[in-house]
Amino acid sequence: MSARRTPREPAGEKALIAAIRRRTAGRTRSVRLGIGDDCAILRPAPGSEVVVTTDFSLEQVHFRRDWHPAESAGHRCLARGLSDLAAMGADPMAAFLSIAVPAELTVAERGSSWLDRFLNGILALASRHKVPLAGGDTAQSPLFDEVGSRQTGMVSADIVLVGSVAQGRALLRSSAKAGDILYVTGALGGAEAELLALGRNPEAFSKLKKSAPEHPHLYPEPRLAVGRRLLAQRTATAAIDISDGLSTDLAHLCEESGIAVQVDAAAIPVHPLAQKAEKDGWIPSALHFALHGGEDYELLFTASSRTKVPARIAGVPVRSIGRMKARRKGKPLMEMIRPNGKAVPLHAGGWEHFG
Ligand SMILES: Nc1ncnc2c1ncn2[C@@H]1O[C@H](COP(=O)(O)OP(=O)(O)OP(=O)(O)O)[C@@H](O)[C@H]1O
Ligand SMILES: Cc1ncc(C[n+]2csc(CCOP(=O)(O)O)c2C)c(N)n1
Ligand SMILES: [Mg+2]
Repeated sequence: MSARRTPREPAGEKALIAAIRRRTAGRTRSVRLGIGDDCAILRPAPGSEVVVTTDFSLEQVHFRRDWHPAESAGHRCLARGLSDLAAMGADPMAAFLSIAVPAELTVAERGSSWLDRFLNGILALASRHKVPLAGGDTAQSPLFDEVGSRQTGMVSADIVLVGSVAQGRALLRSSAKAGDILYVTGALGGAEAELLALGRNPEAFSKLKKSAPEHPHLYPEPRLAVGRRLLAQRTATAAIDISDGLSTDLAHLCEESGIAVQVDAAAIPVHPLAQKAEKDGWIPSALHFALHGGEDYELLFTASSRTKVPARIAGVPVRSIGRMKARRKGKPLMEMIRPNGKAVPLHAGGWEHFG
Protein backbone atom coordinates (compact mmCIF):
# COMPACT_ATOMS: atom_id res chain seq x y z
CA MET A 1 0.00 0.00 0.00
CA SER A 2 3.01 2.26 0.28
CA ALA A 3 4.22 2.00 -3.31
CA ARG A 4 2.43 5.13 -4.55
CA ARG A 5 3.64 7.40 -1.74
CA THR A 6 6.78 9.44 -1.45
CA PRO A 7 8.89 7.95 1.36
CA ARG A 8 8.23 10.17 4.44
CA GLU A 9 4.67 11.25 3.72
CA PRO A 10 1.95 9.70 5.90
CA ALA A 11 -0.88 8.04 4.00
CA GLY A 12 -4.26 9.73 4.35
CA GLU A 13 -7.23 7.88 5.85
CA LYS A 14 -8.85 7.32 2.45
CA ALA A 15 -5.68 5.89 0.93
CA LEU A 16 -5.21 3.58 3.90
CA ILE A 17 -8.74 2.24 3.65
CA ALA A 18 -8.47 1.85 -0.13
CA ALA A 19 -5.26 -0.14 0.35
CA ILE A 20 -6.90 -2.42 2.92
CA ARG A 21 -9.89 -2.84 0.62
CA ARG A 22 -7.64 -3.93 -2.25
CA ARG A 23 -6.20 -6.64 -0.06
CA THR A 24 -9.48 -8.18 1.11
CA ALA A 25 -12.00 -10.39 -0.67
CA GLY A 26 -15.09 -8.43 -1.78
CA ARG A 27 -17.92 -10.94 -1.51
CA THR A 28 -17.83 -14.37 0.04
CA ARG A 29 -20.57 -16.84 0.90
CA SER A 30 -21.24 -15.12 4.23
CA VAL A 31 -20.29 -11.52 3.32
CA ARG A 32 -22.80 -10.05 0.86
CA LEU A 33 -21.24 -6.58 1.13
CA GLY A 34 -17.80 -5.92 2.63
CA ILE A 35 -15.65 -2.77 2.87
CA GLY A 36 -17.05 0.41 1.23
CA ASP A 37 -20.50 1.20 2.59
CA ASP A 38 -21.84 2.40 5.96
CA CYS A 39 -22.27 -1.17 7.12
CA ALA A 40 -21.25 -4.59 5.93
CA ILE A 41 -24.03 -7.04 5.09
CA LEU A 42 -23.59 -10.59 6.34
CA ARG A 43 -25.67 -13.59 5.41
CA PRO A 44 -25.73 -16.44 7.95
CA ALA A 45 -26.53 -19.90 6.57
CA PRO A 46 -30.14 -21.02 7.08
CA GLY A 47 -30.54 -22.83 10.40
CA SER A 48 -27.52 -21.10 11.95
CA GLU A 49 -27.26 -18.38 14.56
CA VAL A 50 -24.70 -15.58 14.73
CA VAL A 51 -21.98 -15.31 17.41
CA VAL A 52 -20.01 -12.10 18.01
CA THR A 53 -16.87 -11.35 20.03
CA THR A 54 -14.68 -8.26 20.40
CA ASP A 55 -11.12 -7.90 21.76
CA PHE A 56 -8.70 -5.03 22.24
CA SER A 57 -5.04 -5.23 21.26
CA LEU A 58 -3.41 -2.30 23.03
CA GLU A 59 0.20 -1.21 22.74
CA GLN A 60 2.04 -1.65 26.07
CA VAL A 61 -0.69 -3.97 27.36
CA HIS A 62 -1.00 -6.73 24.73
CA PHE A 63 2.16 -6.01 22.74
CA ARG A 64 5.11 -3.66 22.62
CA ARG A 65 6.40 -2.16 19.40
CA ASP A 66 9.97 -2.56 20.66
CA TRP A 67 9.38 -6.27 21.43
CA HIS A 68 6.83 -7.66 18.99
CA PRO A 69 7.39 -7.73 15.21
CA ALA A 70 4.45 -5.84 13.67
CA GLU A 71 3.36 -9.06 11.88
CA SER A 72 3.09 -10.82 15.25
CA ALA A 73 1.02 -7.98 16.74
CA GLY A 74 -1.38 -8.32 13.78
CA HIS A 75 -1.53 -12.11 13.99
CA ARG A 76 -2.19 -11.98 17.74
CA CYS A 77 -4.91 -9.35 17.28
CA LEU A 78 -6.93 -11.65 14.98
CA ALA A 79 -6.01 -14.85 16.86
CA ARG A 80 -7.63 -13.45 20.04
CA GLY A 81 -10.99 -13.18 18.31
CA LEU A 82 -10.72 -16.44 16.37
CA SER A 83 -9.93 -18.27 19.62
CA ASP A 84 -13.21 -17.06 21.13
CA LEU A 85 -15.06 -18.40 18.05
CA ALA A 86 -13.20 -21.71 18.44
CA ALA A 87 -14.34 -21.94 22.07
CA MET A 88 -17.98 -21.73 20.93
CA GLY A 89 -17.43 -24.28 18.12
CA ALA A 90 -18.29 -21.54 15.59
CA ASP A 91 -17.26 -20.99 11.96
CA PRO A 92 -15.83 -17.53 11.23
CA MET A 93 -17.96 -15.38 8.90
CA ALA A 94 -16.17 -12.02 8.94
CA ALA A 95 -13.68 -9.89 10.87
CA PHE A 96 -13.88 -6.13 11.56
CA LEU A 97 -10.78 -4.16 12.53
CA SER A 98 -10.91 -0.77 14.22
CA ILE A 99 -7.46 0.72 14.56
CA ALA A 100 -5.93 3.98 15.79
CA VAL A 101 -2.26 4.48 14.80
CA PRO A 102 0.18 7.38 15.10
CA ALA A 103 0.75 8.90 11.61
CA GLU A 104 4.42 7.87 11.55
CA LEU A 105 3.40 4.19 11.51
CA THR A 106 1.73 4.63 8.12
CA VAL A 107 5.02 5.79 6.57
CA ALA A 108 7.01 3.18 4.63
CA GLU A 109 10.43 2.19 5.86
CA ARG A 110 12.34 -0.15 3.54
CA GLY A 111 9.21 -0.76 1.45
CA SER A 112 6.53 -1.17 4.09
CA SER A 113 5.12 0.72 7.06
CA TRP A 114 4.44 -0.66 10.55
CA LEU A 115 0.75 -0.66 9.63
CA ASP A 116 1.42 -2.61 6.39
CA ARG A 117 3.27 -5.24 8.40
CA PHE A 118 0.55 -5.39 11.09
CA LEU A 119 -2.00 -6.00 8.31
CA ASN A 120 0.28 -8.64 6.75
CA GLY A 121 0.07 -10.53 10.07
CA ILE A 122 -3.71 -10.21 10.24
CA LEU A 123 -4.32 -11.10 6.60
CA ALA A 124 -1.99 -14.13 6.57
CA LEU A 125 -3.94 -15.69 9.46
CA ALA A 126 -7.26 -14.53 7.99
CA SER A 127 -6.54 -16.20 4.67
CA ARG A 128 -5.54 -19.46 6.39
CA HIS A 129 -8.88 -19.55 8.19
CA LYS A 130 -10.84 -18.13 5.23
CA VAL A 131 -12.21 -15.20 7.22
CA PRO A 132 -12.69 -12.01 5.18
CA LEU A 133 -11.95 -8.59 6.68
CA ALA A 134 -15.36 -7.03 6.01
CA GLY A 135 -14.98 -3.60 7.63
CA GLY A 136 -13.60 -1.54 10.47
CA ASP A 137 -12.55 1.99 11.33
CA THR A 138 -9.25 3.86 10.89
CA ALA A 139 -8.15 6.83 12.98
CA GLN A 140 -5.00 8.76 13.74
CA SER A 141 -3.76 8.27 17.26
CA PRO A 142 -2.54 11.52 18.87
CA LEU A 143 1.15 12.13 19.58
CA PHE A 144 1.86 12.49 23.26
CA ASP A 145 4.79 10.44 24.41
CA GLU A 146 8.53 11.14 24.18
CA VAL A 147 10.57 8.18 22.92
CA GLY A 148 14.15 9.42 22.83
CA SER A 149 13.95 12.78 21.07
CA ARG A 150 10.79 11.89 19.12
CA GLN A 151 7.15 12.28 20.01
CA THR A 152 5.06 9.21 19.39
CA GLY A 153 1.61 7.85 20.15
CA MET A 154 0.09 4.48 20.91
CA VAL A 155 -1.56 1.85 18.73
CA SER A 156 -5.02 0.68 19.79
CA ALA A 157 -6.76 -2.01 17.78
CA ASP A 158 -10.08 -3.69 18.35
CA ILE A 159 -11.02 -6.80 16.45
CA VAL A 160 -14.62 -7.94 16.10
CA LEU A 161 -15.26 -11.48 14.90
CA VAL A 162 -18.63 -12.63 13.65
CA GLY A 163 -19.23 -16.36 13.30
CA SER A 164 -22.03 -18.80 12.77
CA VAL A 165 -23.07 -21.93 14.56
CA ALA A 166 -25.95 -24.41 14.09
CA GLN A 167 -28.97 -23.14 16.04
CA GLY A 168 -28.87 -24.09 19.72
CA ARG A 169 -25.59 -25.99 19.37
CA ALA A 170 -22.91 -23.45 20.42
CA LEU A 171 -20.48 -24.70 23.08
CA LEU A 172 -21.07 -22.70 26.27
CA ARG A 173 -19.16 -22.11 29.51
CA SER A 174 -22.28 -22.69 31.52
CA SER A 175 -23.23 -26.28 30.67
CA ALA A 176 -20.57 -28.42 32.39
CA LYS A 177 -21.98 -31.02 34.82
CA ALA A 178 -20.60 -32.52 38.03
CA GLY A 179 -18.92 -35.82 37.09
CA ASP A 180 -17.74 -34.54 33.68
CA ILE A 181 -14.06 -34.97 32.82
CA LEU A 182 -11.97 -31.82 32.16
CA TYR A 183 -9.72 -31.73 29.07
CA VAL A 184 -7.22 -29.30 27.60
CA THR A 185 -5.73 -29.06 24.09
CA GLY A 186 -2.03 -28.61 23.31
CA ALA A 187 0.38 -27.54 26.04
CA LEU A 188 0.28 -24.66 28.52
CA GLY A 189 2.71 -22.02 29.76
CA GLY A 190 4.54 -21.64 26.44
CA ALA A 191 3.14 -18.20 25.65
CA GLU A 192 4.22 -16.75 29.00
CA ALA A 193 7.65 -18.40 28.66
CA GLU A 194 8.17 -16.97 25.18
CA LEU A 195 7.02 -13.53 26.38
CA LEU A 196 9.69 -13.70 29.09
CA ALA A 197 12.36 -14.60 26.52
CA LEU A 198 11.08 -11.84 24.21
CA GLY A 199 11.38 -9.19 26.93
CA ARG A 200 14.92 -10.32 27.76
CA ASN A 201 16.16 -10.18 24.15
CA PRO A 202 13.68 -8.67 21.65
CA GLU A 203 16.37 -8.48 18.95
CA ALA A 204 16.46 -12.30 18.77
CA PHE A 205 12.78 -12.30 17.71
CA SER A 206 12.73 -9.23 15.47
CA LYS A 207 12.90 -11.18 12.19
CA LEU A 208 10.02 -13.56 12.99
CA LYS A 209 7.46 -12.36 10.47
CA LYS A 210 5.68 -15.64 9.78
CA SER A 211 3.40 -17.81 11.84
CA ALA A 212 5.15 -20.89 13.31
CA PRO A 213 3.89 -23.44 15.87
CA GLU A 214 7.09 -23.21 17.92
CA HIS A 215 6.22 -19.59 18.81
CA PRO A 216 3.20 -19.87 21.12
CA HIS A 217 3.34 -16.23 22.22
CA LEU A 218 4.21 -14.50 18.94
CA TYR A 219 2.04 -16.74 16.76
CA PRO A 220 -0.64 -18.58 18.77
CA GLU A 221 -2.78 -20.95 16.70
CA PRO A 222 -6.52 -20.55 17.37
CA ARG A 223 -8.06 -24.03 17.74
CA LEU A 224 -10.95 -23.55 15.30
CA ALA A 225 -10.81 -27.08 13.85
CA VAL A 226 -10.88 -28.60 17.35
CA GLY A 227 -13.86 -26.45 18.41
CA ARG A 228 -15.76 -27.37 15.25
CA ARG A 229 -15.09 -31.09 15.82
CA LEU A 230 -16.12 -30.91 19.51
CA LEU A 231 -19.43 -29.42 18.42
CA ALA A 232 -20.03 -31.63 15.36
CA GLN A 233 -19.34 -34.87 17.24
CA ARG A 234 -21.21 -33.68 20.35
CA THR A 235 -18.07 -34.42 22.39
CA ALA A 236 -18.02 -31.41 24.72
CA THR A 237 -20.56 -30.48 27.37
CA ALA A 238 -18.91 -27.04 27.83
CA ALA A 239 -15.86 -25.11 26.56
CA ILE A 240 -13.82 -21.94 27.06
CA ASP A 241 -10.56 -20.72 25.53
CA ILE A 242 -7.56 -19.99 27.73
CA SER A 243 -6.71 -16.33 27.31
CA ASP A 244 -6.06 -15.22 30.89
CA GLY A 245 -4.54 -18.49 32.19
CA LEU A 246 -5.84 -21.98 33.01
CA SER A 247 -6.66 -21.13 36.65
CA THR A 248 -8.61 -17.95 35.80
CA ASP A 249 -10.48 -19.35 32.77
CA LEU A 250 -11.30 -22.59 34.61
CA ALA A 251 -12.78 -20.48 37.42
CA HIS A 252 -15.02 -18.79 34.80
CA LEU A 253 -16.18 -22.19 33.56
CA CYS A 254 -16.91 -23.39 37.12
CA GLU A 255 -18.72 -20.19 38.09
CA GLU A 256 -20.85 -20.07 34.93
CA SER A 257 -21.70 -23.80 35.28
CA GLY A 258 -22.32 -23.55 39.05
CA ILE A 259 -19.98 -26.45 39.85
CA ALA A 260 -16.49 -27.10 41.29
CA VAL A 261 -13.42 -28.87 39.91
CA GLN A 262 -10.53 -31.05 40.98
CA VAL A 263 -7.41 -30.63 38.81
CA ASP A 264 -4.64 -33.23 38.63
CA ALA A 265 -1.44 -31.13 38.40
CA ALA A 266 0.67 -34.10 37.24
CA ALA A 267 -1.59 -34.47 34.17
CA ILE A 268 -1.26 -30.86 32.97
CA PRO A 269 0.70 -30.71 29.69
CA VAL A 270 3.47 -28.19 30.37
CA HIS A 271 4.90 -26.54 27.24
CA PRO A 272 8.57 -27.33 26.47
CA LEU A 273 9.41 -23.59 26.49
CA ALA A 274 8.16 -23.32 30.09
CA GLN A 275 10.12 -26.45 31.02
CA LYS A 276 13.24 -24.94 29.45
CA ALA A 277 12.74 -21.65 31.34
CA GLU A 278 12.64 -23.65 34.59
CA LYS A 279 15.67 -25.77 33.64
CA ASP A 280 17.67 -22.64 32.75
CA GLY A 281 16.81 -21.13 36.13
CA TRP A 282 14.74 -18.28 34.65
CA ILE A 283 11.64 -19.24 36.62
CA PRO A 284 11.11 -21.33 39.76
CA SER A 285 8.23 -23.42 38.37
CA ALA A 286 7.12 -24.35 34.84
CA LEU A 287 3.87 -25.66 36.34
CA HIS A 288 3.16 -22.15 37.68
CA PHE A 289 3.36 -20.80 34.10
CA ALA A 290 1.09 -23.62 32.85
CA LEU A 291 -1.48 -22.86 35.57
CA HIS A 292 -1.46 -19.08 35.51
CA GLY A 293 0.32 -17.93 32.31
CA GLY A 294 -2.00 -16.18 29.87
CA GLU A 295 -2.45 -16.15 26.11
CA ASP A 296 -1.92 -19.84 25.30
CA TYR A 297 -5.26 -19.75 23.41
CA GLU A 298 -5.76 -23.48 23.95
CA LEU A 299 -9.25 -24.88 24.55
CA LEU A 300 -10.45 -26.11 27.92
CA PHE A 301 -13.53 -28.33 27.66
CA THR A 302 -15.57 -30.84 29.59
CA ALA A 303 -17.11 -34.10 28.38
CA SER A 304 -19.32 -36.71 30.00
CA SER A 305 -17.33 -39.53 31.64
CA ARG A 306 -19.18 -41.86 29.23
CA THR A 307 -17.82 -40.05 26.15
CA LYS A 308 -14.71 -41.51 24.54
CA VAL A 309 -12.45 -38.54 23.85
CA PRO A 310 -9.60 -39.25 21.40
CA ALA A 311 -5.98 -38.47 22.32
CA ARG A 312 -5.82 -36.07 19.33
CA ILE A 313 -8.56 -33.96 17.80
CA ALA A 314 -7.94 -32.35 14.40
CA GLY A 315 -4.25 -33.19 14.87
CA VAL A 316 -4.01 -31.43 18.26
CA PRO A 317 -3.14 -33.45 21.41
CA VAL A 318 -5.90 -33.54 24.03
CA ARG A 319 -5.30 -34.46 27.69
CA SER A 320 -7.67 -35.10 30.58
CA ILE A 321 -6.55 -32.98 33.54
CA GLY A 322 -9.33 -33.24 36.11
CA ARG A 323 -12.93 -33.85 37.01
CA MET A 324 -15.89 -31.54 37.63
CA LYS A 325 -17.54 -31.81 41.07
CA ALA A 326 -20.69 -30.64 42.77
CA ARG A 327 -20.17 -27.37 44.71
CA ARG A 328 -20.01 -27.99 48.43
CA LYS A 329 -20.25 -25.36 51.19
CA GLY A 330 -16.89 -24.65 52.80
CA LYS A 331 -15.00 -26.39 49.93
CA PRO A 332 -12.97 -24.36 47.44
CA LEU A 333 -14.36 -23.83 43.93
CA MET A 334 -11.15 -25.32 42.56
CA GLU A 335 -8.92 -27.93 44.17
CA MET A 336 -5.64 -29.26 42.83
CA ILE A 337 -3.89 -32.55 43.54
CA ARG A 338 -0.20 -31.63 43.58
CA PRO A 339 2.30 -34.00 41.91
CA ASN A 340 3.19 -35.18 45.48
CA GLY A 341 -0.45 -36.26 46.02
CA LYS A 342 -1.42 -33.41 48.39
CA ALA A 343 -4.78 -31.68 47.73
CA VAL A 344 -4.59 -27.86 47.86
CA PRO A 345 -7.01 -25.07 46.88
CA LEU A 346 -6.33 -23.67 43.39
CA HIS A 347 -6.75 -19.90 43.14
CA ALA A 348 -7.44 -17.95 39.97
CA GLY A 349 -3.95 -16.47 39.49
CA GLY A 350 -3.99 -15.57 35.80
CA TRP A 351 -4.02 -12.19 34.07
CA GLU A 352 -6.36 -9.55 35.38
CA HIS A 353 -6.63 -6.00 34.05
CA PHE A 354 -6.58 -3.47 36.93
CA GLY A 355 -5.16 -6.36 39.00
N1 LIG B 1 -17.23 -3.32 28.44
C1 LIG B 1 -18.06 -4.35 28.30
N2 LIG B 1 -19.36 -4.16 28.02
C2 LIG B 1 -20.19 -5.21 27.88
N3 LIG B 1 -19.83 -6.50 28.02
C3 LIG B 1 -18.55 -6.75 28.31
C4 LIG B 1 -17.60 -5.70 28.47
N4 LIG B 1 -16.42 -6.27 28.75
C5 LIG B 1 -16.59 -7.61 28.75
N5 LIG B 1 -17.89 -7.92 28.48
C6 LIG B 1 -18.49 -9.26 28.40
O1 LIG B 1 -18.08 -10.04 29.53
C7 LIG B 1 -17.88 -11.42 29.18
C8 LIG B 1 -16.47 -11.86 29.57
O2 LIG B 1 -15.57 -11.03 28.86
P1 LIG B 1 -14.03 -11.30 28.74
O3 LIG B 1 -13.42 -10.17 27.99
O4 LIG B 1 -13.48 -11.65 30.07
O5 LIG B 1 -14.04 -12.57 27.77
P2 LIG B 1 -13.04 -13.76 27.71
O6 LIG B 1 -13.36 -14.55 26.50
O7 LIG B 1 -13.05 -14.46 29.04
O8 LIG B 1 -11.64 -13.08 27.60
P3 LIG B 1 -10.91 -12.50 26.31
O9 LIG B 1 -11.19 -11.03 26.31
O10 LIG B 1 -9.48 -12.77 26.61
O11 LIG B 1 -11.45 -13.19 25.12
C9 LIG B 1 -18.15 -11.51 27.68
O12 LIG B 1 -19.48 -11.95 27.50
C10 LIG B 1 -18.00 -10.07 27.20
O13 LIG B 1 -18.78 -9.80 26.05
C1 LIG C 1 3.76 -6.13 26.54
C2 LIG C 1 2.98 -7.26 27.12
N1 LIG C 1 2.94 -7.39 28.46
C3 LIG C 1 2.19 -8.40 29.01
C4 LIG C 1 1.51 -9.27 28.22
C5 LIG C 1 0.70 -10.38 28.84
N2 LIG C 1 -0.74 -10.20 28.74
C6 LIG C 1 -1.31 -9.07 28.34
S1 LIG C 1 -2.99 -9.19 28.29
C7 LIG C 1 -2.96 -10.80 28.82
C8 LIG C 1 -4.21 -11.60 29.02
C9 LIG C 1 -5.14 -11.62 27.86
O1 LIG C 1 -5.66 -10.33 27.58
P1 LIG C 1 -7.22 -9.98 27.71
O2 LIG C 1 -7.66 -10.32 29.12
O3 LIG C 1 -7.32 -8.52 27.39
O4 LIG C 1 -7.91 -10.86 26.70
C10 LIG C 1 -1.64 -11.19 29.05
C11 LIG C 1 -1.22 -12.54 29.54
C12 LIG C 1 1.59 -9.08 26.82
N3 LIG C 1 0.93 -9.88 25.95
N4 LIG C 1 2.33 -8.07 26.30
MG1 LIG D 1 -12.51 -16.21 25.49
